[in-house]
Amino acid sequence: MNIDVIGRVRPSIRNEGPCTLAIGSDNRVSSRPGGQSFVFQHLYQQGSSNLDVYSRHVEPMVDIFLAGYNVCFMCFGESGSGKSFTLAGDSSMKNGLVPLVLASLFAKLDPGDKFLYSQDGARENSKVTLRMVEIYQEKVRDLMVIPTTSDGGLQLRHTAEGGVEVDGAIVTQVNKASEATTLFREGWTRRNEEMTDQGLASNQSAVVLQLDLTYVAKETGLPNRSRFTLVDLPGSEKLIFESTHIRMRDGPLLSRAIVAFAGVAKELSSKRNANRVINYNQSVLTRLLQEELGGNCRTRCLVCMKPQSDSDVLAGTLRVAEQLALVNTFPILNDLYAQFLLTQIRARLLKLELDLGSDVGGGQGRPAMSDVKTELQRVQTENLQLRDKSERLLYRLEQLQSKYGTLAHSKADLNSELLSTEEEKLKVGKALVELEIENNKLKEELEAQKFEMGNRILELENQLLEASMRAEQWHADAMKLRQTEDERKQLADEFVRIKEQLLTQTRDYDALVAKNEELSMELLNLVNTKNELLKQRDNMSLAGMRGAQHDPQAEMQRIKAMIAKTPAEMAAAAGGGRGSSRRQQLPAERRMLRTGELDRELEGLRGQYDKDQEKLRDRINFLLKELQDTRQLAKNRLREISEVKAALVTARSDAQQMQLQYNRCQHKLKDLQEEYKSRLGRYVQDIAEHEDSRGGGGGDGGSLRDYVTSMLADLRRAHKSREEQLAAAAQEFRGRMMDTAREHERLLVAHESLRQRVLESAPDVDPGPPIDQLRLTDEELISGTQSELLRLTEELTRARKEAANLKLRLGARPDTGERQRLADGEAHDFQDLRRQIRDFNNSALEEQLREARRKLEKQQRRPRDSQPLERPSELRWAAVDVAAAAAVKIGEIAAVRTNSLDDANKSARWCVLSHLHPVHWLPAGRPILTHRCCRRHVDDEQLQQDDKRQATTGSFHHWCGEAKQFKAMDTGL
Ligand SMILES: Nc1ncnc2c1ncn2[C@@H]1O[C@H](COP(=O)(O)OP(=O)(O)OP(=O)(O)O)[C@@H](O)[C@H]1O
Repeated sequence: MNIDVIGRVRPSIRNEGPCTLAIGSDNRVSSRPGGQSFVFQHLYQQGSSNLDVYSRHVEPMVDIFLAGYNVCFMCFGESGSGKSFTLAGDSSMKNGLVPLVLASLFAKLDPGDKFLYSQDGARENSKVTLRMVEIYQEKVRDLMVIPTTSDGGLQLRHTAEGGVEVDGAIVTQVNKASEATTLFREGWTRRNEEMTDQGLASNQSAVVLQLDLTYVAKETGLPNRSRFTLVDLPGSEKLIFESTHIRMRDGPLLSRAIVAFAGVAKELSSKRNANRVINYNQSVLTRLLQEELGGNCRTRCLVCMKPQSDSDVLAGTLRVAEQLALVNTFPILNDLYAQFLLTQIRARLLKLELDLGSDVGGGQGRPAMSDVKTELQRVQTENLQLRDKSERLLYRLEQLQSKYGTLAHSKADLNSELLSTEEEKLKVGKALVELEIENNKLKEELEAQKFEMGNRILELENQLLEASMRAEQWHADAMKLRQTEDERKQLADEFVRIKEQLLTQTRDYDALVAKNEELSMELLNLVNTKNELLKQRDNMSLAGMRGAQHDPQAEMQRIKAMIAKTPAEMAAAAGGGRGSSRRQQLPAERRMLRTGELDRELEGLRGQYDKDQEKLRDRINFLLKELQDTRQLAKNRLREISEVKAALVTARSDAQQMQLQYNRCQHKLKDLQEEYKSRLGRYVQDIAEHEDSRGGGGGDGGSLRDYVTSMLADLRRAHKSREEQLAAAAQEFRGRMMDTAREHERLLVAHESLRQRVLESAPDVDPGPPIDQLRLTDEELISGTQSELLRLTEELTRARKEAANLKLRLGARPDTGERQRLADGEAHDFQDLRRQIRDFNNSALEEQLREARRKLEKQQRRPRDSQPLERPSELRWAAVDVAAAAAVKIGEIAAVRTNSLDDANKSARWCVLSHLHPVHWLPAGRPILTHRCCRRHVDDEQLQQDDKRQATTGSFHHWCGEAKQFKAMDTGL
């Protein structure tokens, strides 16, 4: 019966991203297109739970176990793929398979859940025992006891009854599922969780849980015994390395269990007959699990996989899974007969071993054999340790040899390092000058900003002045208006007085007219009477009656008196005694005429009065309206003035802050420059001294090399910190500039609205310059980029000059090529730097090839059969780091300076391409260097602008992909 191999892909955790495994519809998982693949019997996808696995593939095993067969469930896969989660669940106590097995086992043994071992009908006297051990570095530790420091580990014992057992491991009888689960959890927490040089110890340890069930089968009345083994295997990631490589790196013990497991699986898969002979003694784990792997056991293996796995690691895991699926096991019912049979066979085997031992021991019998066996074991362990020691020594020897070789070439190395130091110096000098120029530019910008702000402040002060003048003008207007108001009031009073006078006159006039009419009537009567009297007199004179002459005379006298009296009364009625004596004597006709004239005059006066009244009213309305508008305008002006004042205060404080910031930058830069200069001088002096002492007294090349390396590291650190500081300062300054620009824009808007209002309310007042004149012109904006280019060119020239000066100061003369290079200018800068680093890499590559050749020759001379080792020298690491640092620096400078995504992409690409050579000749894992460079780059981008992140990360992946393709094409190099 073959081992069942099922797969499980765990869900993504902690921003791992989606599952990238190539999974076919037939449950085939491939490590890469055309690479190692395997078709699982069943594949649990990401959404599956422990309960799903349990119900489908583990619960049936509990039934088989209860039926009297040995069963085994093992979890296999790389570290972090979910083996522990599957078996034990997680901290949130989501149940793992072990607690589920225990619960189900006891539930099936005791379906009524009444008391222990009530029988389920098929069994009697059931008894469950539990044993749990951990195997780490070939030591077996009992997880049922608290570990002690003096724990020497348990030994395996081969007995005829039980086969291979852990000698001395505590076997605990468990009566309830909860009790068993608690024991399991306690044991699980006792696993070795130490952090070692090779990662967590638990990654390389195996946990074996053995549940033994004994009972009497009711049907036969015979005792039965079965075992359920649950195994958490060590991480499979080590399987991508050669075993010699693992031995070299981890020592002989750490990864032995998983390597032996894979070895036994391979052996078993190729020898499928029952009479096979398998070497289980490769490790403690395979010895302990020999029944489970190739004997009397029904075994199922769950292969756990991460959703995103390294293709090589996955290929290693799938290869073992494929081999396991071909392994045959031979489970039989462990009834009494089978147990007898097995015991007999084991006993025979043991006897054979003993016989063999006694032959070897010269016929000294059993006690001698056990001694020999113990001795053999001891010698084997000693041998193992000695082998380990000798391998380590050999490795150390090789290291030393390579170091000696390196020392022999130390001069060349030192030269190249000095060259790189020179380059570094150049770059640092260049960066320094760049920073200085940037700082100058910032200073200029700040000055310009200050100047602009000063202008703006002046302008605003002018505006304020104008506004206050206008306010004064409005104040004078208001005064005038107040005067006009007073005049209007006086006029209104006058008008009232005239009106009253007019009314009085009108009344007098009316009375006069009435009196006049009355007098006219009386006059008319008198005239009529006179006419009659005259007629009578005429008649009487005609008649000649003398006595009658007296009466008409009297009558005449009376009339005359009346007429004389009438003008006096009229004068009195006119009141004022104004009438002259001449007027008193006016005849009635004339007075009537005068009355008509008066009427007309009065009419005219009335018309005039109405017109005046109308005009006055209009004027008053107009003045009132004007007053209201002026008041409103004054209010608005006051508010705007206070706004402008506030803006001015803010702008001033901004300018002050910028000045402060600028001063701080200046100081920082000065300090850093000083520090750098003094450090550089000190280093160069030290190197010269060391060189002198070496030339004179035969100094130690290695220590000089270390010294130079540490110096370089020091320089790099100092430079990096300086860059970071300045980048932060520049960032802050840029932010401040942006704020000021925003403020400027806001003031412009305020200015424009003020201007519009002034234009609307007082067209004759100067509203200040239009907004367009205050904005930055297009030329100014374009000249930003051009001046940046110009500035970069200047920076480069200055950096070169500075470097040449430095060289001169240090005793080296700039060669003609250098001078030529100085003259070449900006266009050759990047090309030049690239060439230098490429040369540097090439020379390092040549060095590597030379070293490899040397090693090969050495190993050909050596009788050992071990493979030649491919270990890059420390110097090369340093060289790569220098090249990487240079590439990153240039990329960062380009990105920070131009703040352009294109440039960032270009430099990311350059980082990758310029590191292709180092990537080639570095062992697996080292390409992280390139990743790190790009990653840093991407991080910088993130700092600058968040929404660029995605694009830059895309570019990062793109170029890394390109680098990989390049690498694949070039593997024959
Ligand atoms: N099916 C799952 N559902 C949710 N989380 C899971 C699942 N499988 C594993 N994990 C989580 O993945 C992480 C790694 O799992 P786990 O520790 O079980 O891996 P491992 O293979 O046992 O690793 P190691 O060998 O280092 O112990 C843990 O945080 C675990 O909670």
